[in-house]
Amino acid sequence: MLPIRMSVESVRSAMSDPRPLLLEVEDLKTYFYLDEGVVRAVDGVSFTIRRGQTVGVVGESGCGKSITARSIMQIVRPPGKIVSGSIRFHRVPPSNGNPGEIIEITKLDPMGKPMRMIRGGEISMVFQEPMTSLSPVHTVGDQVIEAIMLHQLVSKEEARRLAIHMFTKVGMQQPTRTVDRYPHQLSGGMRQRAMIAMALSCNPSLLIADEPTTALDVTTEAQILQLMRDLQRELGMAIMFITHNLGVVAQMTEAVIVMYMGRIVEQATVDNLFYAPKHPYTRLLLKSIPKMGSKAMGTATRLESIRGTVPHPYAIPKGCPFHPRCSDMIPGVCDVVDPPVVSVGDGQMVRCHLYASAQPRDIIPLTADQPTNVGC
Ligand SMILES: Nc1ncnc2c1ncn2[C@@H]1O[C@H](COP(=O)(O)OP(=O)(O)OP(=O)(O)O)[C@@H](O)[C@H]1O
Repeated sequence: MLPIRMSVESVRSAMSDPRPLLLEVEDLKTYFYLDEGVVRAVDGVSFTIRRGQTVGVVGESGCGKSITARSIMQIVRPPGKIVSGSIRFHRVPPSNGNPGEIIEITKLDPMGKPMRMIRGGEISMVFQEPMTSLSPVHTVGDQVIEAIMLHQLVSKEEARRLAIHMFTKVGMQQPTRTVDRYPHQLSGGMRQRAMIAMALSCNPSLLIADEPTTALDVTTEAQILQLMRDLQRELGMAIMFITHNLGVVAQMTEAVIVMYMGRIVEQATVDNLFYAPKHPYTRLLLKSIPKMGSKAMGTATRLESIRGTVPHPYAIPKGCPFHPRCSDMIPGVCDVVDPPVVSVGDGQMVRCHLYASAQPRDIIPLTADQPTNVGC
């Protein structure tokens, strides 16, 4: 396992948040190499997650949320691959007093044993559609039992007992019977509970939830969100919560990452995101959700949509990729120069020329055509 230095950002945020670091993603780039061209699905993404923290990742479809998550799990399929950057996982120290290790995930063989032990053990993932990760030919119980036996030294009987215990925890009706059902015999909400049971069966320190409630009706969604909050409180894991639903972000997260075209355009606490959003894209995202008591809740006012569409991934606009859709666009700057990432205080980071007089963030090495400070 590789010992790794702490980044400047990690040191800085360690001073303000006492919780130990769990995951440090730095300048991560994951590209897809297609005949038509290169899709920069994740293009220089940096962020951290602390033990027990819930971090939301938001942005329009195709902005790179899932590929960021898949990169952390090392499950990006060809023609996609991690091109550069690092993903450092700070293994939670064992209770025997030994120090925890720091593991550079990008250096591990995706199919090798160390990565397989992390994946599904210390870091697990819940997907939008459980059928994509649950096998249709095995009972849900057998699948949870298999996951438990892969990561823990227990007998099959003990694993079955643990599986039933997890099914009870996730609110499965008749858990001793449900373990012997096949996925197609369960409702969507029950399948999602089974997947959460499987993901949490090995007590992960990080749960990545990729749109876990998008396919569910609102009542079931509310139940699953409540369940995840309860389980997090009880088990203390961190959650990386991917969603396009800002209402879910407000309910579930402490910190938020806003992505646009493979990059993070803003990072903030959930309060700052809602009450002091900085990036024009974040502000437009917020305007596209209804507010309690506003006319938009009724029929009188239409919610604002973000003008234009996300550019084609093979034709990323020069300068700031958001400039063709931005009403604050500064001609000659935003359409020419890639904006730097700047700190606007209180841990809030924004990648926008409007804030270029603020402190450039020192974690991201900017390339020659990305000056650290551009006057507006
Ligand atoms: N297998 C693939 N082959 C080629 N391009 C891909 C592949 N998977 C993802 N991409 C591209 O990578 C980019 C990021 O995709 P990603 O799935 O991470 O977006 P997302 O933000 O999670 O979107 P959604 O909210 O729709 O799930 C998109 O441009 C997408 O088209």
